[in-house]
Amino acid sequence: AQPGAAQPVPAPMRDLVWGKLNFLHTTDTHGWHAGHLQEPQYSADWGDYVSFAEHMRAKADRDGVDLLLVDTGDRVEGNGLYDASDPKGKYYYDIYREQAVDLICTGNHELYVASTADREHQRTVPNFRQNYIASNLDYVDPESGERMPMAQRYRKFQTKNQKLDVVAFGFLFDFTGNANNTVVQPVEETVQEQWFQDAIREEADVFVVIGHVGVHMPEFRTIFRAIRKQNPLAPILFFGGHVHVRDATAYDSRSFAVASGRYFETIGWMSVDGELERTAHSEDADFSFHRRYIDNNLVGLHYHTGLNESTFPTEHGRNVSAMITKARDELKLDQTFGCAPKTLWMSRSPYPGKDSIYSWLENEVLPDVAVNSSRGDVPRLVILNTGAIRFDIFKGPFTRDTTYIVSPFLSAFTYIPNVPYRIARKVIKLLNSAGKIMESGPMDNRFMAIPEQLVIHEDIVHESPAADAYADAFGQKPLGGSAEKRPRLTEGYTTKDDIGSDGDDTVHAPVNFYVVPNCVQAEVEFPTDGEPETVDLVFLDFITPWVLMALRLLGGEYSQKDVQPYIEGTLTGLMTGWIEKNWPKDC
Ligand SMILES: O=c1ccn([C@@H]2O[C@H](COP(=O)(O)O)[C@@H](O)[C@H]2O)c(=O)[nH]1
Repeated sequence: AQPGAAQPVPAPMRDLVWGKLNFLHTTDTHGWHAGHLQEPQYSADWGDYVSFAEHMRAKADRDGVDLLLVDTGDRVEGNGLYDASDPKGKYYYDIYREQAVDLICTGNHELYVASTADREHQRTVPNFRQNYIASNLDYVDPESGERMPMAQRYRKFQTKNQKLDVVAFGFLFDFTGNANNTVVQPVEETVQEQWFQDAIREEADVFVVIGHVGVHMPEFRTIFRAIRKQNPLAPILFFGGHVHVRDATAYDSRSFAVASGRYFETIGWMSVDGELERTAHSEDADFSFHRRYIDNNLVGLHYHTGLNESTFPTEHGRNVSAMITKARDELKLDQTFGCAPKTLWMSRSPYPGKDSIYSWLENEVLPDVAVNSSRGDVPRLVILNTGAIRFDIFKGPFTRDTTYIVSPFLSAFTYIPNVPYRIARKVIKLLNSAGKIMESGPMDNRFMAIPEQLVIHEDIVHESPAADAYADAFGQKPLGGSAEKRPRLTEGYTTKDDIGSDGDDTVHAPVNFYVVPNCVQAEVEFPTDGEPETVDLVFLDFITPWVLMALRLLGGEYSQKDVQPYIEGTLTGLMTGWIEKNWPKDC
């Protein structure tokens, strides 16, 4: 872990179940390779993961089974370690490559901005040349304009110890927000391509599909159906992501799918056991699948390896942790802009509410920063999509790192001047409508909200979410403390997926999740009496297509040419400026 990172505390644990073929999985790490310095439960860093994987591989070798590492994209955007350098990722690419990832693919965040996609192609693809898979993604060379596969379309290889034949694919969901130096082919089309049809006819003991795709998204179903049609008896394993949740499902009795959360909070574990060799595949062959969501902290990593503080870190792992420390120092990520007077939550506290980050933005920040000096006294509606905010603000120092953690995007405020208020006032309602109006495809209005809400549609409120709940340690091993003197449970994930509610490796007290609207809105410079005739409609540029669509549905004929820049600077910069001005400097 990084110097100064919060110390994890022991908790009741569930063991990993090993099979013949085993996997460790990361997804949507978004630059959090230093770990969560303020959250003990997720405070291990990428160097610790390197040590962990080395011990786990050694165990696999000793036991004659196989272990593969998977990463399903969105490695960038969302943490100072990636975002704070110029160019972005100056340190991140070299840190990330130190992990021996066997199967890796691209997420949408590697593609929003052309220069990010260029760097992915120039750095990460060659760093993982044999292992990077891009089944439905092309890259356009900036010099020649030539369109080429981002990486190999699929990978066929043999596992180290059992020589199992694996055919692996690497997909991205049907993403349309990519910069124009990449092309994402819809999954429905890809599975009809000749190369794919040939690949699923290769001799394989196991098919592995990694994808930046939620395990309940239709894209994985499409791929599953295509492979299964040709291979009725083979095990098919899926590793997904994008939705930022811990999740698992099975598409049939010979398939299994797992998604491993977000922000390097989770290291996913999947194992499959049974007669995996294709010669043994039959109607009667029984495969067993297991999944575990490992909280990324040293107490847990020591537990799963049976090691301790002195025996756990490998030389390689220590060196990677040191690379991260050096990068964080050089990037001055601990530089403090202000001291947050209290914790502001995205989903753990209701909106609107005194502890909601969105209420804080709506009531305090937006009215103060969304000001165009030449139109300062014009009444305006300022709309922010909730997905623009990526993480909670914890009470205490708000640092350079926090700015990117909370809002890594380059989104700026744009506006349409003088929109009749009778139309403008209804826009927020349409943007927040529960999918009735703009409900599918790239214009699904849930794409304006946080990714978790693609699968969580209602509040999850527990009767006693507080940390004073105690373990129901029946059948679980108390780690540090006897059954009589059970450890107090820390708050954390209490995942329920299609497999059950025993997926998390650590037994936690549950936390609440309150659904938030797709967008929030501040009314600024409104007359004290009556309504304005017209208003400036101000919004983050990311949601322009939805705002234009909403206006059109309301009878306002506006197009992209009516949208103008409102103020200079990004939401991130404006918010940080507000914090510098309004919160105490020292904590
Ligand atoms: O410029 C941007 C880009 C994205 N968003 C929000 O992020 C999610 C996608 O997040 P993932 O990590 O890929 O799941 C998108 O739906 C938007 O809500 C944004 O606000 N601004």
